[in-house]
Order: sequence, then C-alpha cells, then structure tokens
Amino acid sequence: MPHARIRKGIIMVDFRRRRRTQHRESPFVVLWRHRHRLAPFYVLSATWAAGGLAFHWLTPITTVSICLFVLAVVAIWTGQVLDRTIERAYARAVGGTVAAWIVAASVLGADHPVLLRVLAVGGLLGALPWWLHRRVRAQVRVERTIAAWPRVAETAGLARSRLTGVLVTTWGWTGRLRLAAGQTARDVTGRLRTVESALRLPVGSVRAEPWPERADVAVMRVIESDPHSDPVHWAGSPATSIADPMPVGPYDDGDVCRVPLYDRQSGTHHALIAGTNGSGKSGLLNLMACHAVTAPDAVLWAIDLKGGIELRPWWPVTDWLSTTADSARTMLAALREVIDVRGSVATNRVWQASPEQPVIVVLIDEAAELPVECVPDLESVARRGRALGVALVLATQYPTVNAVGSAQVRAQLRTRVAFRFLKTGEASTVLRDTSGTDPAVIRKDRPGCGYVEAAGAERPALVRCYWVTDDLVSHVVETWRGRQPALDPATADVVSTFPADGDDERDAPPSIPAARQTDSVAEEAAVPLAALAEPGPATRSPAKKRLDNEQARAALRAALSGVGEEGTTVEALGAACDRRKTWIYRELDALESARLVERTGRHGYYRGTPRLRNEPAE
Ligand SMILES: Nc1ncnc2c1ncn2[C@@H]1O[C@H](COP(=O)(O)OP(=O)(O)OP(=O)(O)O)[C@@H](O)[C@H]1O
Repeated sequence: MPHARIRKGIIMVDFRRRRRTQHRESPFVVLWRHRHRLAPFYVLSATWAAGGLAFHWLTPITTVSICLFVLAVVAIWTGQVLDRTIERAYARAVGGTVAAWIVAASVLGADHPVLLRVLAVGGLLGALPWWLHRRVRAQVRVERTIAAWPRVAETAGLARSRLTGVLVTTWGWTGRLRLAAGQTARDVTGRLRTVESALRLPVGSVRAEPWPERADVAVMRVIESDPHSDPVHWAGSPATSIADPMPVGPYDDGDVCRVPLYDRQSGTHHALIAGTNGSGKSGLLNLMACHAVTAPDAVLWAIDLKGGIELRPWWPVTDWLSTTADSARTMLAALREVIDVRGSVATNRVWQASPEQPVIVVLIDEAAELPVECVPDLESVARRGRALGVALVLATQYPTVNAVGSAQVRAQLRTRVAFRFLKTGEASTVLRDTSGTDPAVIRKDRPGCGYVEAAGAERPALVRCYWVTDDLVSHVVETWRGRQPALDPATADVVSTFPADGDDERDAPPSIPAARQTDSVAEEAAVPLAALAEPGPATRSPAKKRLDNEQARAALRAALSGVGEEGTTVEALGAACDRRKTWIYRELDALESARLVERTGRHGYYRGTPRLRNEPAE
C-alpha cells in the first residue's frame, strides 16, 4: 500500500515512499544472504556439476586422484577449524560420500538415473543434521534478522542503518551497525530497549559499543544465552611470560577479558580489587597467583592479613608469604630496598622480565588491615615499582583512600576491578569511568562477576572471573613447586638481609587449612627439619641471631649431606639454613654444577652426592 496521510482535509498519497520501501534485491544477494539454509542445495548442485565435468573431461584415474587430494585437504582443514569430534566426523563423511559419487559419475555419467536418485536421497539425508545443527539454526535466525533489519531500524529510530559482518558466537551473535551520517554509538545505546522490542528479544540482551575506528559504526551484540549463569572454571593454561595479558574471564558476550600485570614498554600494572564480602576478590587473587606462579619470569610474594586463610595454600610456590601485620611491614620495607637496588643496577628504562631477573608480583589480601606505618613504604613501592619490576595488587572491601594507604598509592593502581557493592555510587570509589556500570546490581548469587578497567580492557561490560577451585590450587602448587625462578642476585642479596620473624611464612612449613591440604604438603610438613638442620639452626625463633651467608652455605651443605638417599625439598633446606627459596635455588644450581648435589628423581627433591658427603667439614 502506498503511504497515505490526511492534510487539511485532503488525502495525500506518497508513492515515492512506496517505491523506496519496495526496493527489490538482486537474486544473488538473496541467495548469498540465505547461504546457510541453502548450503545443502549448493553442495548437491556442485557435486552434480563436478560429476558431469569428470565424465566429459577427465579419466576415472585422474578423477580418483583429484578426489583423494581434495579429501586429504578437507581432513586437515576440518581438523583445524572444527573443534567438536561430531562436527569433524560429519564434514568428513559428507566429503567422502561426495567424492565417491563424483568418481561413480565419471564412469556412468552424472545423469545416470540411479546416481541421480542416490544424489537426491543421500543429499536429503545428509542435509538433515545440517539443518538441525544448533549453530546453523542460529545462523538462519541471524539471516532473518539481517533481512528484517531495515524495518527494525526504522521502528527503533535508526533508519538507514545497515547490519553487516554478523558472526554467530557460542552465546548469540555480534555484528557491525553502519549508522546514518550524524548518528553515533551513543544513539544506539539510547535505543537498546526499542531494538530488543523490535527484534522480540529479552530485556538486556542487546549491547552496543562504539567501534574505535569509525564514529558512524557501532558494534552490536545480542546475547541469547548468558555465559555467566554458571561459574566458569579456569582452564589451567600456564602463562608463557608475565608479559602475557592475564585472561580474567568471559564478558557477558563470551569474549575473554584480559588484563596485563606487566608489559615490556611501560612496566608493571598495579591493581586495586574491591567489592563487598563474598564478592570474589580472593578468587581473583588466586587467579593472579596462578598466572604469576606459572610464568617463568615472575616470583610471587603474598600478604594475607586474613591470617593466611586465602593465600597460605600457595606457600610452597611463593617466594615470601606474610600472614601478620608485622611480617607485612618487613616485606614492604624489603620491597622498598629492593627497588632502590634494582634502580641502581637497572640498565633499561623499564625492568625487562626474564627468568634471570623476574618481576615480583605482590598480592595483598585485606589491604585495609596493613599497619599505618607501612604507608610510606607502600607509596614508595607503588610509585617506583612500576618501572622496576614490582607489581602490587591490593584487594579490599573498602576502597577508600585510607584503606589503600593514601591518595598517592591509589593513583598508582592503574588496573581497577569492581565486584559487587552494596550501594549504587560506590563504583566511583574504584572505577574511573562508571558510565554504563553499576556494581550494586550485580546479582548476589554470581560471585566473581565484576567490572574491569585496565589497559586493553576498557569495555563497560560485566566479566565473570575464572574460578580456581581449591583442588586446582593444590594441583597448580604441586605441578609448579620447585620450578620458580630465583630472584636476581642484587634483589636476593637485599632480601636475605631482612630477618624472618616468627610469623613470617617464608621458611616455616605451612599449616594448611584442612580443605586445601594435599598429601604431598602434609608429607612435607612432616619432614624432620631438626634432623636436617644439624649443625645449623634447627628451630627458628624470632630472637635467634641471623646466619651470615657463609654460615648459611655451611648449613645448606650439612643439611644436604645428612639427608640420605630419599633427599629433601627446597622448603626444608630453607628452614635448615635460614634462607629464602630463591637463595636456595641459586646455591643448589651452583652445587649441582660442581656435582656436589643431585636430584633424587622425585619431583622437587635434592640430596648431596658422595663427593659432598666426603668433603671435609669446614
Ligand atoms: N569467579 C568465581 N566464580 C564462582 N564462584 C566464585 C568466584 N569467586 C568466588 N566465588 C565463590 O564465592 C565465595 C566467596 O568468594 P571470595 O572469598 O573470593 O570473596 P571475597 O570477596 O574475597 O570475600 P571476603 O571479602 O569475605 O574475603 C567463594 O568461596 C566461592 O565459593
């Protein structure tokens, strides 16, 4: 119907509008647009044409050779692009059947009645799984949406916009919306509910973001199934370097959010993690611990002022774990000196992480519990640590200036993560840009969901952090113990001058909460340290005098000689000679090169060789 309206009592008919809306599309565009639904017919036509060509132009031998070659290519290609076995099997079965039909047609002719019947029936049977496949059905739905888009756009006030580059994802689909001149992504964000209504989709299922390359293009995402409905378990992939951006978890459209802890151009990225209790802060710290521990060029230091309940399970792979305010103070003072020393030996503008000079990742749980005397050290570390390979991560329930030490510290925390808060508005205490975010409406039953603001992760979309279960923590600790890099000599020398106090967990076997206790850790705790320590210090007490390096070396040799065939662990050696693990690793390397020490064959266990045992005591 032409568009009609009444003006001053006269019925006016607009034929131009009718012509515009009835614009006919070329059949090729229609065939292309519906390619997913019509794909089986395209395959059948191509097979029939190929059979005809082979019959007229090729010998059966040549046809067989070409088919075998194409089949091999299909087998390799499907192996690379299809991740599900059933999909690969389907693609290969279709390829094999098509090849067999073409070979038969090259002998009998493509119009042979039996072959035509086989092609029709086989084609129909082969097409059924295709049409029923979830992804193809989603693709067909998307094709319909694209076809209906001009009408939807007009209803939603986005007339003359075009939907292009649509991709079906696991969770829905994503496309680029090319807007009319003068419109921007902001216009789309303001009309999302209307778009949802026009597309008959649930509320909140359409998102729009600007496309950085062009102001008149918006990225539109439609979420059909929510990737945050269940916890998303960490896949356990190790970091190849601390410079790899850390995968935090999926956004609500399934894209993975990644944040850097360190990059080679600008150094470390200090982070602030905040949220109410039970919102997932410690979960994210555990994820960061996994990243640091598996990276070959980072060491983990941790302060857990919840008495070690969260981070103590990491003890076997941490270089230094503090669980009390006193030892936290010592650690921060040590860090400050480390930075002084690193500054004096550094040859680059930014610390270049490597297994020989690792980045120190310092995780602080319950940062608000740090004693106030720590603030000057914390400020100094936050300010200068970025360029000198020290990454600070502070987790707190109260992200006020006081809770993170000072405004200076806060200003240095470039990465921000806001988990659930109780009140709207609290987000602005963590995030710099709160537009489009409200951590107060994050569902209580979705711990680990939060907003992330970091270099390369600026989207105002909800992320659900990967969940590292207690079993996974134990598994990572078991797998990576004994594989941590040693601190660079300058750092190690500074650190070794800091006394361990009674509560410092760097040398004492951990008391692991029952839920996280693994057999091996329990076993290790049972190692008779007193026996190893002879003639060095058997039991550590806050009051005892610290061994100098020569005495510590003598204690290490004595411990290794006295240990017997079963060997001992680095942690036990650390307790025996009053030194941190990185120092022990360095010494063990030197002793191994001199053939005075060997590995027992059991992961992480060392013993002295007969040569060491026969050495005269110094
Ligand atoms: N990413 C996640 N996915 C699924 N569940 C999670 C996730 N993170 C945390 N949880 C669940 O939520 C619980 C509380 O999380 P967590 O201990 O990390 O919170 P928190 O913010 O550190 O709390 P508090 O401030 O009280 O220490 C965990 O025991 C776990 O069951």
